[in-house]
Amino acid sequence: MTKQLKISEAVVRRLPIYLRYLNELSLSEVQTVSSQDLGEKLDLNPAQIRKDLAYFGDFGRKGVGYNVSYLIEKIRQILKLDRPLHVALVGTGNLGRALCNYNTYLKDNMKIIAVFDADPSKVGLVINHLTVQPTSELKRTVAERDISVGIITVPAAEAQNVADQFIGAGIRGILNFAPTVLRAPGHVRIHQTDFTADLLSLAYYLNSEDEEMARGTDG
Ligand SMILES: NC(=O)c1ccc[n+]([C@@H]2O[C@H](COP(=O)([O-])OP(=O)(O)OC[C@H]3O[C@@H](n4cnc5c(N)ncnc54)[C@H](O)[C@@H]3O)[C@@H](O)[C@H]2O)c1
Repeated sequence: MTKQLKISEAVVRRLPIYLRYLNELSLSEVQTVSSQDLGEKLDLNPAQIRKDLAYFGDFGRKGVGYNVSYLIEKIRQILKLDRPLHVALVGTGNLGRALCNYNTYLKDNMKIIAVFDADPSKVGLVINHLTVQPTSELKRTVAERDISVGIITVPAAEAQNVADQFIGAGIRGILNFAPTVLRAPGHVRIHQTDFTADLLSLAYYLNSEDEEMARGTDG
């Protein structure tokens, strides 16, 4: 029986970063990689990487490094990517269309497989092989196609309404792009991605650096 470990959120966020680079290595037929190489490429501390990976078992061999394909398989298991993860998206405006077009780059077992919009003029349009469905079909499609994750790309004022429809349909994870805080029952995990908030906090750091530079030249 495999042990179910509680993994910290910080580690869960780093594992996909390791995985993306390991997949690149695998495509270039690189067979082993050291924590040092991983650290340099990903700008992370090699000791941190060893600690993250050792947490799940003894993957690496001293002096040899990690076997790339074995590590990919392990991380995919840990992230539960070894089983299909079907995703639905609601809101096929500018952002929703861009995400659908990015779908081609996602792994086969983790793809947007259904898209919805409330605007009748968008229903029936095809975006990167996905036909836009009316939201009235959301509940049935989620059940029929075993969809477990929902992406929200509608205006903020409509986001809770869409989240409620997803939750009512049995979705367990939501990735929300609308700039609003969503309410959901405890069994539904919500991840918020906030482009403007990230930009604003970046601006703060730029300004702090400018001020430090100014102080440096003053003093
Ligand atoms: N997080 C980010 O990085 C980021 C970046 C840009 C935009 N956004 C946000 O993403 C959202 C979408 O932005 P956009 O520029 O694509 O908007 P948009 O107006 O181009 O598209 C919104 C789409 O949602 C549909 N829609 C509206 N209400 C709906 C409902 N109740 N059910 C189903 N579909 C509905 C509309 O018909 C439209 O197709 C906005 O909330 C915006 O603020 C987030």
